[in-house]
Amino acid sequence: MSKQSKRREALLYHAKPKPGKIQVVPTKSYSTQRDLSLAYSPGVAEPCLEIEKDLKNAYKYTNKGNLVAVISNGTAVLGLGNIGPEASKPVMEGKGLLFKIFADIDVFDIEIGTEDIEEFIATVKNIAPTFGGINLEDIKAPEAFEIERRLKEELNIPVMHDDQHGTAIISAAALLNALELADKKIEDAVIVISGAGAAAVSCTRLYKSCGAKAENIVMLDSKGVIREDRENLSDEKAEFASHRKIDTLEEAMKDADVFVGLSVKDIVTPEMLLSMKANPIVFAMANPDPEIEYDLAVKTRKDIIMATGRSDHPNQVNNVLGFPFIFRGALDVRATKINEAMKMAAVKALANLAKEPVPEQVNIAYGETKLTFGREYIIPKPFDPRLITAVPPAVAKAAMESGVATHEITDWQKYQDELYERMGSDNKTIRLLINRAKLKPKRIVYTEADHLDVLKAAQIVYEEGIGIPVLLGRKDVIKDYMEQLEFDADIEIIDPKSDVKPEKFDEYAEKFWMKRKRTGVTLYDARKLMTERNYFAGMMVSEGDVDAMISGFSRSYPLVVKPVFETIGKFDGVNKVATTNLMITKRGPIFISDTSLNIDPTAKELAQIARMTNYTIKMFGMEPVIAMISYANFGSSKDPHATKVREAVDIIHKTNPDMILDGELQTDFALNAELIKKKFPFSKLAGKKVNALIFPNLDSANSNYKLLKELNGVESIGPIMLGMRKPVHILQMKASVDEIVNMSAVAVVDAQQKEKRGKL
Ligand SMILES: NC(=O)C1=CN([C@@H]2O[C@H](COP(=O)(O)OP(=O)(O)OC[C@H]3O[C@@H](n4cnc5c(N)ncnc54)[C@H](OP(=O)(O)O)[C@@H]3O)[C@@H](O)[C@H]2O)C=CC1
Ligand SMILES: CC(=O)C(=O)O
Ligand SMILES: [Mg+2]
Repeated sequence: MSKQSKRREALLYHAKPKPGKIQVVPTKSYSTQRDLSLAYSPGVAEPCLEIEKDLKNAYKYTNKGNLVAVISNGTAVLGLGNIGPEASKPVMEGKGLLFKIFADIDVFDIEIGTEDIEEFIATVKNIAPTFGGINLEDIKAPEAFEIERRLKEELNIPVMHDDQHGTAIISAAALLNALELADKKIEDAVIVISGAGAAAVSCTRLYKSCGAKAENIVMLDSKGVIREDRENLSDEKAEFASHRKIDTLEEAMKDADVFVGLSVKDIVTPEMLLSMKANPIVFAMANPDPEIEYDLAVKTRKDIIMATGRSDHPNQVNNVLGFPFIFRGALDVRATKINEAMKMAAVKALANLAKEPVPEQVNIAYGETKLTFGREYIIPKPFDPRLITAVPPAVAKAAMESGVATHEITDWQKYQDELYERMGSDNKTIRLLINRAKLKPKRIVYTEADHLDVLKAAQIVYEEGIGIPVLLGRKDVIKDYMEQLEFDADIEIIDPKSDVKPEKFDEYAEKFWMKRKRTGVTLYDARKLMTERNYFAGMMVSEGDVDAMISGFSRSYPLVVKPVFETIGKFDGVNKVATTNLMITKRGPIFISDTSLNIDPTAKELAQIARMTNYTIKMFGMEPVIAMISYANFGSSKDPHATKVREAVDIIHKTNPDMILDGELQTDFALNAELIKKKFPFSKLAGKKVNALIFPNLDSANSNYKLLKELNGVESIGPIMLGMRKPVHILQMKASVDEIVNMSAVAVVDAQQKEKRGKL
């Protein structure tokens, strides 16, 4: 994309559909007169009086505990300089967006129209009662130092100048990891710092706390090297003045191990890079344009470990990785400060996380095949979902241990769960499922293991201990991919098509023939079918040589369903199998049935679908609460469509009186526990939170689950097969790696349940 079109795209993004990037959203109901009398006068007086009695109650009755002010006066906006408060607002709104999406913290961005230190401090102090924390942003040095120092001293909520400490924490974590990869010690490293402003001074202080030696550091500002013999140095610059008799960046870079840029764009040349020691570490962090372009730097030195502040290259060393998570931890223990111990805890948490295996969703988010700790991955990526449970607890613990917390966390597991919860309930349901699978992993045959994404999923399943994969497909392709993915494990690989027949080939063919010989199948046909992967895998499951089967990645549903019906078959007493989809909605998990198979089920078949869904919900460790959906409510229509659903409900009420199921109901009633209670107090669902919707036919079930997926971006697990004799699960074509992993966990849990199951 050209510079011009990038510019246009950025402007359009900010202008449309609404100007700006954040808005205020009410968190309480406001639709009735009663709601309003609670939200505002007279009800609102009650919390006011409670807070007057004890100021701590502000955390109980208002959003103070989760509200951060992002405050700037626009004097050092990114690397754009002093562009004024109004012009800084897009950056401050951007910080607000990042606080929200990464740590669920609400933000008011506040741009203050003064460059006077005292006026600025007075303004922040006067508005501080509103907030749980203050994030100072893009205020130029040296004013930034005095402003932060005073506000920290005079306020009892955490105050952090992000450009100083956020940047210091992230870059220190990245530096420690880069030094480890370059096999260098921080004590010996010769470090050049370009810039002597807010970010540079604070970063350098933290590097010293991590072990860097003052005599090995050279700092430069706009006038050149800050030498001891230079006159009129500010206190901060004097702190880093060098004894070396050099003046220019060019001289400083010679034989340096590390370059850290927190200054302006394009001041580093290829020649300077070439003059550095072997395995140079270069963090060109000026925004939006670095001190040297990423591509030019990596072209110049093959042995470089290169990072920028930008998201469009590997190794983004940017304070976005810090401020959301540092404030999350500080707010959750109501810390009065963000101190050195908390900062160091964040450095270690970030540095360590980069060395852990990377979740697939991070690879997908960044279009990578396999991120692993190394020169192009020295620091976690901002979209890594583990950050929320890695950094805030470390920061909160450090706050408690160093005595600045005013609220104690005692149950750390519960705190971790709450952090997950903040990021949406989707993680929770899937996590529960995966944890269940891990309790007793089962053998899963992947029929299309010669597809990269299937193999990637099998690798995750294996490495996470969710299941034990058996891989079906072309052996050479699978082995090639395994090497690419560094999937180094002793895994069974079977190719039913190969000339050398797999061990059980003849036995499976014989057994299949015995099953199907009265349906026109000959032994010759059976042998031919066994070369087809879905027949072979089906027989593996049927004969108990594996516990479950995952297929359908590259073939249409009917092409997979036929072989599995013929080999595995249905569970005793089941006339027709069906499918359900688990939708991970904001309201919580909801099962929708039958999404894929029965076009127009009879009342009896509908009852069976409900029973099978009931069984599956229990398999997920949830209590089923099922609504039978129609366009009518409890007999309001005598039309045969509504009558069919009513008949299905009658059947269940007779055969399975313990099931919490009722209908027929319209979807909006079904999803509103209070409404059912009010209008239909006799119903089994009155006051209950429905977690399954059985639709009257395939049209409605299928359209509804797809509508949820497409319009609301709701994640879906499924279609999950209901009523098969043994666990077999068919993916949607081209399912994502995460979807395959989730379906594998379903298959394992299904196998665990089928082991001990009596009847549906
Ligand atoms: N990647 C990240 O996460 C972050 C990146 N940054 C980037 O760091 C830069 C500085 O930000 P910040 O510290 O807040 O701003 P400040 O205004 O506080 O500091 C800017 C510093 O850069 C120095 N400088 C200007 N021109 C040159 C030059 N040609 N050579 C060497 N130094 C020079 C200035 O020197 P003098 O003192 O003489 O004026 C000053 O010390 C910005 O580009 C910003 O985007 C900042 C925070 C986070
Ligand atoms: C990232 C950031 O805060 C800056 O460049 O100023
Ligand atoms: Mg900034």
